[in-house]
Amino acid sequence: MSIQSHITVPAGGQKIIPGQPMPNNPIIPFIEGDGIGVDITPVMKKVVDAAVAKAYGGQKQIHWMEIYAGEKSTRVYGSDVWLPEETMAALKDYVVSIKGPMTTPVGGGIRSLNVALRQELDLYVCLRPVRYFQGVPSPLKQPELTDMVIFRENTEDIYAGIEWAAESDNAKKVIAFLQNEMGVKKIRFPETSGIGIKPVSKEGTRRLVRKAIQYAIDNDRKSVTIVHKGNIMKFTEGGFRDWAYELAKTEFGAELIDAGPWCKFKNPKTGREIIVKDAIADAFLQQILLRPADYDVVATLNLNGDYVSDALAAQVGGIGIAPGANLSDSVAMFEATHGTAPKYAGQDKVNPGSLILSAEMMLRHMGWTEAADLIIKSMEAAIAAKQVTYDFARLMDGANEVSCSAFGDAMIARM
Ligand SMILES: NC(=O)C1=CN([C@@H]2O[C@H](COP(=O)(O)OP(=O)(O)OC[C@H]3O[C@@H](n4cnc5c(N)ncnc54)[C@H](OP(=O)(O)O)[C@@H]3O)[C@@H](O)[C@H]2O)C=CC1
Ligand SMILES: O=C(O)CCC(=O)C(=O)O
Ligand SMILES: [Mg+2]
Repeated sequence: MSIQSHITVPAGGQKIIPGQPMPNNPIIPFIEGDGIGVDITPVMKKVVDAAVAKAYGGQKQIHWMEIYAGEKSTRVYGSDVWLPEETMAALKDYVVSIKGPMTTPVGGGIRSLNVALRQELDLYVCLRPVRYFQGVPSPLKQPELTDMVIFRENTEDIYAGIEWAAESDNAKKVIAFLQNEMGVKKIRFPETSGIGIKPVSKEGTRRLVRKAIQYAIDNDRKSVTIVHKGNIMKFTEGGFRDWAYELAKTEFGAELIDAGPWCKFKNPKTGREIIVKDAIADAFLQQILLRPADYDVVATLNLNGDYVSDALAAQVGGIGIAPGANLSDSVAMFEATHGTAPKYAGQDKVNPGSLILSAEMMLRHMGWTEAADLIIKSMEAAIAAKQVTYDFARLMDGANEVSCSAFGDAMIARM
């Protein structure tokens, strides 16, 4: 029995076709998201529509198409349908999309739908730019020195979800295999250990690092830092570091600085030097606080990238203002760095800034730079006028705390 379709293709909209000019009326699928998705997604759409209308005088317009995943999908399609096939098909087919956050239970329960989307669509780059907006409260004395772009590998590492619960038959089987066939003697408590596997490949590393270095070239950035824990995980995180350096040399002509392993090459577009260096993840997390100006483009593995994203977001005001994109070679799905913040769901309270800035990245990706510029300008102006949501207001002198939707309106009023 085929499942009934719940997607309505908006009349008057056109599909974006890779390699063809961007239509003036593109259809953009969106997933509302769980928790605060219900608050931030409508505000994001309203702000984007206003920016596009203002920038192009009605000549261009996004045709939003709702597709479903997560809790809303279980209400629309049935109790166990978290990620419908037609949602996956639409994300592939329509090429550019945006999503709200989705809940993942801790411990048991369903595996992350966010991770499933990234893996199934092979969205191997998680791109998270971190920059400071003047006036945003920050724990740093000079938050403007933090200006980094994270390239987080998005399909491998422990996020592959290869793991077995402690005391399960499968965990016992894997432990027995490791002990009996592989000579492993160092599982401290074999009877009660959960087991996880961390795949990291040369191929996966190279395609991610290639994008990071190319980004540094295209955007005239001064360095690319490979962040890893390769001193401890030699063949996964250490492999990532070695393959990254190798790629910098073989594909971009980088040459060793002194005895290495740092290396450098001339940006073919500007003639300026780009340094490729590495940092061990724990040290990196203290360096970004103490010496943020030393870091620029960052290429790292999935779990490190997850930690680094939220830590860096905090330096420039928090995850209320931290955008992102998940990219393959053909599909782009934009989403905020933060999650569903369940305690605030439905209160019209949280900062919609992260999702709005994710949409700003989407507009730039579409070539609609004038609308993207309007979003940046109006967000800067709303923050400068101290019209901010609770997360900024609680740390800002003289702020006027506004709701999630009122922040969107404050932006629109300043376009
Ligand atoms: N891509 C995705 O869909 C993601 C999904 N998740 C999922 O979200 C769920 C909740 O995760 P949790 O660890 O609580 O992390 P969240 O990112 O959802 O929230 C943590 C805290 O961050 C602050 N915050 C988050 N979003 C905003 C916002 N828009 N405006 C202002 N402040 C914000 C709040 O801080 P305060 O309490 O100080 O006000 C909040 O309590 C989990 O199931 C997790 O798996 C998590 C990350 C990404
Ligand atoms: O999938 C999830 O629930 C969490 C994902 C996450 O934290 C992230 O991508 O930053
Ligand atoms: Mg995260």
